[in-house]
Amino acid sequence: MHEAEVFSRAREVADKHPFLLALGERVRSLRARRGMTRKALAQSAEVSERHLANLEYGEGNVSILLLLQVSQALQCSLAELLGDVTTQSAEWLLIRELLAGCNEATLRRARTALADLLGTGSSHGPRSQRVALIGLRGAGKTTLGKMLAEDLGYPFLELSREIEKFAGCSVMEIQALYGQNAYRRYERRAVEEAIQLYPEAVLATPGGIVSDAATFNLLLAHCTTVWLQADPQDHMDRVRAQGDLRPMAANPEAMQDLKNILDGRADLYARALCRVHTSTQPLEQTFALLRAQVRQVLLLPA
Ligand SMILES: Nc1ncnc2c1ncn2[C@@H]1O[C@H](COP(=O)(O)OP(=O)(O)OP(=O)(O)O)[C@@H](O)[C@H]1O
Ligand SMILES: O=C(O)C1=C[C@@H](O)[C@@H](O)[C@H](O)C1
Ligand SMILES: [Mg+2]
Repeated sequence: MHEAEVFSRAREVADKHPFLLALGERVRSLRARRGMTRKALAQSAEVSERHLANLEYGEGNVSILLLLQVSQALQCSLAELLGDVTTQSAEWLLIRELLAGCNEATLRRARTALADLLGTGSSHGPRSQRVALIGLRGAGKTTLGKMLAEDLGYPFLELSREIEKFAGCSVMEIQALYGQNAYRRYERRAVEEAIQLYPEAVLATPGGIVSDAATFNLLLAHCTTVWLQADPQDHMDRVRAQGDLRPMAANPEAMQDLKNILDGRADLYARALCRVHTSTQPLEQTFALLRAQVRQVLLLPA
C-alpha cells in the first residue's frame, strides 16, 4: 500500500468514534461465532449488506432499530452488542442465561446465595443489630429512627449528616458543586463507615440511597432494613409541613413527579427485610408496629 494511502486509512479509523468501532467489532465477532457470512446475516436481519458493512466498520451512526434487528438475527441481546459488562465473558453470558426467565423470588434467592458465596452476604448467623430505615422523603425515617434508637438503646445516625461531615458542606451544595456522581460516592463512604464503626445502631438513610446498586447491596447485606412506606400525598404533605416548599416551587407537576419517583423505586425499597406502612395509623401506633417488628427480627424481648 502506498504511504499516503496507509496514512489516509489510519486517519479514517482515527476519525471514527471508538464506541462505533468497538460495536462493529462485536458484531463481526458474534457473526463469526455464529458462523454466518455477512450476506447471510444481512438477509436474516433484513438489512442491506451495505448497511451491515457500515455497522461492522464503525461507519455512520447506526439506528437503534437496525441494531435490534441485527441482535435478533444473531440471537443475542442488545446488551451483548452494546458491550454491557455482563456480556463480556463466557462466564457472564452463562450466568445471564441461568438467570434469564427466573421469577423474582428465585432471583432473590440467587442474589442472596451469590452474596454469601462472595462473602458479602448476611443470611448466615443472627440478624444484624444495625437497623437501616429506608423510604422516600417524609416517610418518617428521622422521626421513627430516633424513637427506635432510644427504645433499643442504640446510637442514632442520620446518614445525610455523616455525608455532610465528610464533604464539609450541605447535601444540596455537594450535589450542586460536585454533581450527583460525587454525592453517590460520599453516600457509599458514609454507609461503609457506619458499618465499620457501629455494630449496633439505627440509621436513617437518604431517600435516594436505593439508586446506587452497590451502596444498596451493602446496606442490605449489613443491616436489618425496614422500608417505611407512605401514601404519596403523605410524603408531600409531611415534607411541606417541615417547611420545605421546594417540591412545590413553581412546579404544578410536583405530585406526579413524586408518584413517578415512588413507582420507580418501589421495587428497590421492597427488597428491605421488613416494611411498615406509616399512612394507616398515627405516629405513636406506627412506632409500636415498627418496634414490634424490629424486636422480633432482632430476637429482642417485646
Ligand atoms: N404515622 C406516621 N409515621 C411517621 N411519621 C409521621 C406519621 N404521622 C405523621 N408523621 C410526621 O411525618 C413527618 C416525617 O418526617 P421525617 O423527617 O421523619 O421523614 P424522613 O423520612 O426522615 O424524611 P427525609 O427523607 O426528608 O429526611 C414527621 O414530622 C412526623 O411527625
Ligand atoms: O430521594 C432522593 O432522591 C433524595 C433524597 C435526599 O435524602 C438525598 O438523598 C438526595 O437529595 C436525594
Ligand atoms: Mg430525615
